[in-house]
Amino acid sequence: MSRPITFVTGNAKKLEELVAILGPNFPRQVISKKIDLPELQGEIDEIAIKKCKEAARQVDGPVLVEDTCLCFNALKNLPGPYIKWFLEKLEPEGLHKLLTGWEDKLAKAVCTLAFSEGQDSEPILFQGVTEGTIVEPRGPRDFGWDPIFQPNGYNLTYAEMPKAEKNKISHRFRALDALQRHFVEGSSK
Ligand SMILES: O=P(O)(O)OP(=O)(O)OP(=O)(O)OC[C@H]1O[C@@H](n2cnc3c(O)ncnc32)[C@H](O)[C@@H]1O
Ligand SMILES: [Mg+2]
Repeated sequence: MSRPITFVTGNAKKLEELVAILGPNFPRQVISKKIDLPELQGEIDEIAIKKCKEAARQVDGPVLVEDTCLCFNALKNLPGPYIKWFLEKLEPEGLHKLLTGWEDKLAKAVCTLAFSEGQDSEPILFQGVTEGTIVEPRGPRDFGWDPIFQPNGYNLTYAEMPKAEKNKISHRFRALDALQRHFVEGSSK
């Protein structure tokens, strides 16, 4: 039997969505551990790889981490990986106002998962992207920038959508879908 995978995150909402999306049929047992891992500056992949290596060192076993970016087209993909700090200071209103000077409100939500079997294994990345537009905040405030992100093809923000609906089209769903395919295909070999 493979050892369980520890999903390392400081964010309870991420964990909640991961559990709902993976469901009961994921071929490996997933447990979680709350550690706020340090995040270095850099490009998305590099941030996820470093975060994953640090998690594998601390857990000393198989780990999964994720890094979520919100990229504004008009701002050449910023705030990107720095979205957490922008959100903390500006709140959803301020994030929306950042784009006042631009007609282009297009944005991408990017979820990058990094998995490693342990300290001696190289992390593998899985990425999911959902495209949408940045709108004035609408809906409940229980998860990050959900109130200002309206995915393409919907009149609702992530925050206004039922959770089950968000979990069918979200950046996190797409990344977890790629992870799931890796494990299901891998386990049938
Ligand atoms: O411990 P980790 O897993 O790093 O959790 P975190 O909260 O620090 O998360 P990130 O470093 O990935 O920063 C992403 C920011 O975007 C927010 N966020 C992540 N996923 C989101 C989603 O699906 N909807 C809205 N906000 C989200 C999250 O609350 C952070 O403020
Ligand atoms: Mg973080």
